[in-house]
Amino acid sequence: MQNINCHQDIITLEDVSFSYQSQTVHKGLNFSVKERDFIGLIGSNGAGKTTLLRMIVGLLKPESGTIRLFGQPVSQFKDWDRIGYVPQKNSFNPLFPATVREVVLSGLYSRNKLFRKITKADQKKCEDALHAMNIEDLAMKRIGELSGGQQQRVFLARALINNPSLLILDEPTVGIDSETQEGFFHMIKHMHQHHNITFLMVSHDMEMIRSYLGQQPAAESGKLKFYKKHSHDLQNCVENDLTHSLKELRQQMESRREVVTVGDLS
Ligand SMILES: Nc1ncnc2c1ncn2[C@@H]1O[C@H](COP(=O)(O)OP(=O)(O)OP(=O)(O)O)[C@@H](O)[C@H]1O
Repeated sequence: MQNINCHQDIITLEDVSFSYQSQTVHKGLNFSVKERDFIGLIGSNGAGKTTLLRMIVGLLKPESGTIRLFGQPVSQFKDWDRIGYVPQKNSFNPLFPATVREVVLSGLYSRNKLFRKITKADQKKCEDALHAMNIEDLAMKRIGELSGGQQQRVFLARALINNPSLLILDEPTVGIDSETQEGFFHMIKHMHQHHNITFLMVSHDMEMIRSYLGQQPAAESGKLKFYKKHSHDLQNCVENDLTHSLKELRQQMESRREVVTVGDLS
């Protein structure tokens, strides 16, 4: 049964243009992302994908046109807790002083609450996010000491800690080994199918994009292609708590791995 309430506009791009100095990157871009869409954004190197995501999260200002988040112009938008953003892989200076736990917890301090006190409930959310991404054992390590793939998981845990309504991921699996990559896609597909989460993901993984979002893009603009799948299936999740569900999923995946291991031995 179709739920008309799930067609709220989450991201609206209206005639958006952007240039760096003299280089025009976007010109007259129009697109909208609806609630429970999964959008895969594809484009060659330099096509402007990261620039577009940075405009959507308010880090860059369009030269002209309007971007709305949940119906509000980005410049007036305040509800940043509803958005999880994982930027393209960052490499950290090994001496960067924050621990993994601190980085994950920092996902709770939105732009207006930089110095908020950490409550017990915050600690619990942090533990859940660490557990969901299978990085509890790294919690006390300095972020700069981790491998690229481990750092990606930390940033995903940081993005998940608020149970966001919109997850924006910029090539989230770069530097992650193929087994973890597969687990990651399995996890985000589950999140899309069973929770009320909207996704915008930049990826070069055409196989994953096509297998989940279909062979043809829903829209194209310049060098960008927008692949799309819309989900109505929330029926399986009694629990609304995302981290609860991720924990369950992880357990399922772990037990499947055990079965494979046992099978290999026999
Ligand atoms: N800070 C900047 N100053 C000047 N030019 C920039 C800046 N950031 C990006 N560009 C240029 O803008 C264009 C778009 O860059 P962007 O990073 O958005 O592309 P992308 O599609 O994300 O590429 P990739 O797939 O390589 O990550 C590129 O030609 C890039 O060189």
